[in-house]
Amino acid sequence: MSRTIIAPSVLSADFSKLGDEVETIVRAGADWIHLDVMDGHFVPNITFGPPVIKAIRNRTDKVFDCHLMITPADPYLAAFADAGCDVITVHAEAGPHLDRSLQAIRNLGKKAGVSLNPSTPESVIEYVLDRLDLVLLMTVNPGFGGQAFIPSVVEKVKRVKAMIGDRPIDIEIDGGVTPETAPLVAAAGANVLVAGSAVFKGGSEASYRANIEAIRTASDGAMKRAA
Ligand SMILES: O=C(CO)[C@@H](O)[C@H](O)COP(=O)(O)O
Repeated sequence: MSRTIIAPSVLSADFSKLGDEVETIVRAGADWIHLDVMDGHFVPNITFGPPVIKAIRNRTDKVFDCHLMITPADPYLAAFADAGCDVITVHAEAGPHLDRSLQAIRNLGKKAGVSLNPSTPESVIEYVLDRLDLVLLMTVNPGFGGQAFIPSVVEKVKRVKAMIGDRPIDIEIDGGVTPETAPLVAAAGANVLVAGSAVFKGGSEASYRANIEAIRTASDGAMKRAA
């Protein structure tokens, strides 16, 4: 059984020392680094873009998992690839040509992801499954850290898992992930968990390590029981 991939969202990190926070979270056990890019248009919040990602790229070799909450996304895909993102995820709701966006990401040599808001049906990915490396299911409405997990998405995880079949596509969950909610989505089929506030609480390497371990233990246990 492969263990859960834990991807801390730096949205909850201390931005005044972002590079140091990335190094600390890696030492504490992070598998991937999740980068939430928000434009104040697709979502009601603004974060950072390619220059900031490029500035922290040399702090770790871990996968940079870039979640674009921007519209339009296509004009900026090359900039995020150049900045060092390994996985680039666009929202299905953010543009009219999902197939084109996914092709563009793969043509840049990057892994292609699609994200679905909690209210978006999984049927939107039916005809792009062969262009996908990752499906990111939002368990909060995107825009902010620290929101409550939306439980109805657990059934969507199961349906997406069934749609994917034996394709090598990761199922990632984002929003309200804690040691209490992680087992629900892991048992349903998710293998990548994004967590911001539940990982960065405590503000020290020791607390980050304990926080990551608590989520991993809970999700790995659930994955094993479901296998
Ligand atoms: O994309 C987003 C929010 O839009 C997330 O990545 C959040 O940053 C997750 O934060 P927590 O819910 O884990 O605090």
